[in-house]
Amino acid sequence: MLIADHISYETGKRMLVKDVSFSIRPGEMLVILGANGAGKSTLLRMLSGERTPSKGSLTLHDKEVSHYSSPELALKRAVLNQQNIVNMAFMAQEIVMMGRYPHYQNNPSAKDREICEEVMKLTGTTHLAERSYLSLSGGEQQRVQLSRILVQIWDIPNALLLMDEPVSGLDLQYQQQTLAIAKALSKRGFMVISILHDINLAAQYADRILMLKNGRKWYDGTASEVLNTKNIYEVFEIDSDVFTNPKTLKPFFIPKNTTVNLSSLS
Ligand SMILES: Nc1ncnc2c1ncn2[C@@H]1O[C@H](COP(=O)(O)OP(=O)(O)OP(=O)(O)O)[C@@H](O)[C@H]1O
Repeated sequence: MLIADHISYETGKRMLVKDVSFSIRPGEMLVILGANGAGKSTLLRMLSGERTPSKGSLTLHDKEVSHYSSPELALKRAVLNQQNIVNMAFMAQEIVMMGRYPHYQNNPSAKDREICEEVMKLTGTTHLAERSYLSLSGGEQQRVQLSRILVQIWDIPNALLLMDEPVSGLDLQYQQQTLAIAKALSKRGFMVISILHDINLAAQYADRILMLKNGRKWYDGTASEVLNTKNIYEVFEIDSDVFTNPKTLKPFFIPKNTTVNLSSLS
């Protein structure tokens, strides 16, 4: 279980995340929503152990995240960041195998290879295995990076999977596929936390949604509990209609047109 108890993050004199509390159990998929600059990535960086909360307590399996060593954390949680910079011409399958580094000493075992193959099949990257990573399209690179973090924790029970905008550059098929994989892993016992910008995808896949505003937790609940016209306006400052999808009984969001008045050029 991951428990955030009144955590804040301060840098320079700015509070980027303020007094956020929530917990997640194995088997759950939590989506974080919020406007640009709301503090989502900063929160995720604390959850991953990359940043230490300035205040509050953050425990993973009953131990403060900041008390884990890096090798220990690598066997408990994996993180998909928004940007993954690779400058060298590794093959896609080499990038994926990097995710297994915490599991072996000198050479990957047959099990390490099997896991990489299985995950690459699932993420639709098998045909890219021997291509140079640098020659791949943005979406293909993203799926290779997703594979790398999945192989890292594939065989770890109750692992924590953290993803920062995992579908931002993906086509419609792979947006669904990526979140379906995350959902299936949560059902297998993972704790999944993902930042998304698409409210309808959040409604479709999240067991719970945490809405952030100005670094604070604004709403926390199921899609039906938190996704309504009023809350969406409060958090995103956008007018919308929210219906119930008659097939899934989940909320379905349609933004209203925004008009912009441009000043005259004369
Ligand atoms: N190291 C830093 N020093 C100062 N300000 C920072 C630092 N890192 C982030 N910020 C600021 O903190 C706020 C929250 O940033 P964060 O990246 O967490 O937002 P976000 O909700 O993930 O936004 P986005 O949707 O645009 O990715 C932003 O205003 C950002 O400019």
